[in-house]
Amino acid sequence: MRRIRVASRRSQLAMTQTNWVIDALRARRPDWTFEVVPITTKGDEILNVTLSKVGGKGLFVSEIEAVLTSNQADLAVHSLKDVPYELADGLVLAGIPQREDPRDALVSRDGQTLSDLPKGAIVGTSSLRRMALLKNLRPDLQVEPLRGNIDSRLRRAEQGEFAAIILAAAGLARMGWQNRVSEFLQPDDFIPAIGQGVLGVECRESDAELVEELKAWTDVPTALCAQAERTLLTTLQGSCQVPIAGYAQLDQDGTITLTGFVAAPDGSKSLREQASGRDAVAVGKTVAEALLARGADEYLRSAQGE
Ligand SMILES: NCc1[nH]cc(CCC(=O)O)c1CC(=O)O
Repeated sequence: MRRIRVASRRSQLAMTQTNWVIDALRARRPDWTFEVVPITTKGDEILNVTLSKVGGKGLFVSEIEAVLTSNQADLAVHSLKDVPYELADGLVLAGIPQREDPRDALVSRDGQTLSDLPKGAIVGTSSLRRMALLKNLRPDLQVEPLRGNIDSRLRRAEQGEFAAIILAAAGLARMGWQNRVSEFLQPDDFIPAIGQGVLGVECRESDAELVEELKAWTDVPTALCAQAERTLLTTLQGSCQVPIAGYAQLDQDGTITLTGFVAAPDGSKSLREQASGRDAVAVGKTVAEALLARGADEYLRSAQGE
């Protein structure tokens, strides 16, 4: 018998993901009880401000981490793509369940695909990665900033000011809103964010019982792909500030194939590299070093994130 306190942001997606994890853990451990501890983060209060100006994407995560570190909660569920490569001291991402759809999804006003959108159409996104990829595929489109939780982004899309918006398919799938998708963008062209569609369940390293349960629950193929993608991020350093994409897949015989993408902050120039191998960390490093050898470090400076 144990009571697990689960810290969660209050957004609909965060609560849905938290409750999904609780249900999965409860099925494994009927002897445990779970309690959600809702947290209002500064990041949620200032969603309309440019996040990079006040500390970037790590903002939501670091406030939740403080709740774990100070023992006000035992566990937290994050979208892995929002988790910076360095965790707070004493915490671990012990649980990684099976990946949800990693693709980006186009939600367009009139149901068009990306290639059907009229010349000069307005697309809403504040992700530098999505902007850079759009610039590659459809340089004529006009990009306008669009921030906020997925529910508020969808609401703004309905008001008609954008011809289309781009969201992670995973978030829509978890909310049961896939019917809003006009096109699932192919991950070979429109490379997903590092960790997109993956959940990371964090707890204190010292909580051996919980660490062990989360590790046993982890989906090994997902964890390997996440490790390759996050090694790319770590090796590129400081790089949540520029357009970066990374997507790993594991095939039947255990080979991991990782595609990495880095662009200039304005999306005007971009680089793409791919490598395969059986060692997730080695594959991540190989792709990062290939990008750096081609001059990626020139891009790894300016501001903003996913
Ligand atoms: N950047 C915010 C964010 N963080 C995680 C998701 C969706 C779920 C996921 O990728 O796991 C989203 C929304 C989006 O990008 O559309």
